[in-house]
Parts: sequence; C-alpha cells; structure tokens
Amino acid sequence: MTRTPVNVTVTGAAGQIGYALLFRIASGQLLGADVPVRLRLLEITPALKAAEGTAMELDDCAFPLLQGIDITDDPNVAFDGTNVGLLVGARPRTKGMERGDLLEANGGIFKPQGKAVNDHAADDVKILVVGNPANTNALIARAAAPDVPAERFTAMTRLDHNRALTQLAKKTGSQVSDIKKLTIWGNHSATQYPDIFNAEVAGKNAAETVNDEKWLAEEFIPTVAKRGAAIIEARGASSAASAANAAVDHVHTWVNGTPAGDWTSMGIPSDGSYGVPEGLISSFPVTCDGGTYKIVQGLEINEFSRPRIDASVQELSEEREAVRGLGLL
Ligand SMILES: NC(=O)c1ccc[n+]([C@@H]2O[C@H](COP(=O)([O-])OP(=O)(O)OC[C@H]3O[C@@H](n4cnc5c(N)ncnc54)[C@H](O)[C@@H]3O)[C@@H](O)[C@H]2O)c1
Ligand SMILES: O=C(O)C[C@H](O)C(=O)O
Repeated sequence: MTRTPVNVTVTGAAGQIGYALLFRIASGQLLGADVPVRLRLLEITPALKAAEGTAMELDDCAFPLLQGIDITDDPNVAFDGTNVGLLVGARPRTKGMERGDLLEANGGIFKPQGKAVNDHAADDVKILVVGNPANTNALIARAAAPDVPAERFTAMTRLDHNRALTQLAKKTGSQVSDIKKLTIWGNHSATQYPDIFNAEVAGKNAAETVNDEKWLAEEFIPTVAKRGAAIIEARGASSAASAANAAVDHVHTWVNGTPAGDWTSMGIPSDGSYGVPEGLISSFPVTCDGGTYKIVQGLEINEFSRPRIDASVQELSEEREAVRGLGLL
C-alpha cells in the first residue's frame, strides 16, 4: 500500500540547524522508516538560494522516502497542509547574551507563522518551536492560532533532557540507556531545572545513587543549564547537530510514543499542573502515546526542587509580560 506523504515544514531551512536536520527527516528518522515525507522549506528571501542548494543536496541523496521539496519565503505557502512544523528559523544568540535577549529580535517571526499555521495547516498539525527563546516563541505562535488546539504547540527542551542524561550517566558510571524518568522543568534558559529526584539509574533512585547534593547544585544543574553558552564559547556558534538531533527525538517520541516505564521532557502549554500557571509553555515530564502527550502526575516535588521550578516559571511569566508589551500576544 502506498502511504500519503506527511508534510513537514522546516523554517530557517538554510541555517545551521536546518542543514543538520533536513537530511535526517528525509531519511526517515523523524517519523519512521516507512513514512514518506514532503518537505516545505521556509526561508527569508535573501536565503532562498542557500535553501535551494540544500535542496539540491537532498535530491542528491536519493532518499526513497522523500517525495518532494518546496521552497518558499511565504509562510502561507510553507504551512499549507502542514502535518509537522519545525519552527527553527530565528536568530541565534552570541557570546554574552541570554536567550531571553532575543525576544525582541525573534518574537516578531512567530506571530505571522502562528497565523499561517492557523489558516493553512492540516487538522492534525503538530508544532515544535526550536528558535529561541523557544518557550515564549511557542506561546506567541500559539496565541496567533486560536483555531488550532493549544496542545499542538510545543517548545524544545529535549536538548536539555539529553544533556542531563549524559551528565548523570557520566557521574554514575552508567549508560544513558540505564537512566529513566529524568525531567527538565520550566524554561529553555539558564533557569531551567533538571530534576533527578524522580529519576532512576538502573532501576534505583538517581538522587540516592548520586548522594551528593553539592554536585547536584554546583555542577550538574549549572552544567546542563549553561551548556548552550559553553558550546557557543567553544564552537563560536550555537549548537546545531545536537539541536537537530533533539528536534528529531522530540517529534519522533511525540508521534511514536515514550517507552513503557519512562517519560520525556517537552515544553507544553501548562494546564496548571505542579503550580505552573495555565497557558505558559513550560517544560514538564510527559508520556506520549498515539500522537498525544500527557503530563506525568503525582510526582513528589521536594524542598530542593520547588524553588527551582518556581524561579524558572517566574521567568516564563516575565517573558509573557514582555511579549504582551511588544504587542505579540
Ligand atoms: N531550543 C533549543 O534547544 C535550541 C537549540 C539550538 C538552537 N536554538 C535556536 O534555534 C534558532 C536557529 O539556530 P541556527 O543555529 O540554525 O541559526 P542560523 O542563523 O544558522 O539559521 C537561522 C535561519 O533562520 C532564517 N530565518 C530568519 N528569519 C526567518 C523567518 N522569518 N522565516 C524563516 N526563516 C528565517 C535565517 O535566514 C537563517 O537561515 C536560534 O534562535 C537558536 O538560538 C534552539
Ligand atoms: O544556547 C543557545 O543559545 C542555543 C541553544 O538554545 C542551546 O541550548 O544550545
């Protein structure tokens, strides 16, 4: 049986994440080895030629699943019939900036794109916002798409989740595959809170296994939360391949589900769980099944975790006020 191709829109297709991402989508790693895809690439007009170059390379890979590539500078065309939208196109920060400093430069990109999703995307559209500040940009896009169910707008904290997995595996002398139930709470920013109190390493509680609160507070959390800045410092450019990898992981998990006995972290519109004000796009522990996700309920939030979650959520509230002030909500 021939399957109808899934329309995948990638914005910022000529950028560095775009270059690391498109080939993985076309090879089947995003949606599955038996799912044909049609790519829609959105770029600003001056970057269309570079996007065409990338499309030539995609052609030259002769990916059996790739059923076509459209390139445009018009969001209304780019999101026509979109099933999966990866909103990557935005300016990256440079040395010395926090991601929130990009709000003014990037926020304006996401309102028209949200409206284009609202007006043209497929009924089952799923959106992942990668462009920074990702949580609040997702909030802007969602607000511009009142006809699309709010839960379809998500922001990427999977890169933080993956970073935390590796740091914890190194500390405990285990493999990342031994670690389950880790959570990133809050904002994709330096205030994010990677939580190992409910996580497991080889079936045992991770915090008890580590048994080192000083390491947790002074090494683990800052290493994960400031990893993006450390990469900019080392590479002279923000993370690209690892970001593309996390975007693939995020959508793959959303569509294909979380494994039994584990969860993942996604920036999603809050329903008020864990004291996060409703509507903010904040990172939560979630399980995915059948193309939908649910917040993991009933976790104990201890005295170490509570103020850290609250601080990150407070920052999200302040970002929401800032974009309100800019007329973007
Ligand atoms: N959430 C995360 O974990 C995470 C991780 C890494 C990077 N990022 C963010 O992703 C974004 C992209 O990073 P990059 O390294 O690919 O940047 P880049 O500068 O290499 O590429 C960005 C691309 O977006 C394009 N663009 C700009 N405005 C656009 C618009 N209105 N419509 C379509 N395309 C547009 C640019 O022309 C450029 O080609 C940055 O904001 C970066 O901070 C997020
Ligand atoms: O840190 C950045 O600005 C890029 C990205 O958000 C990252 O976490 O690597």
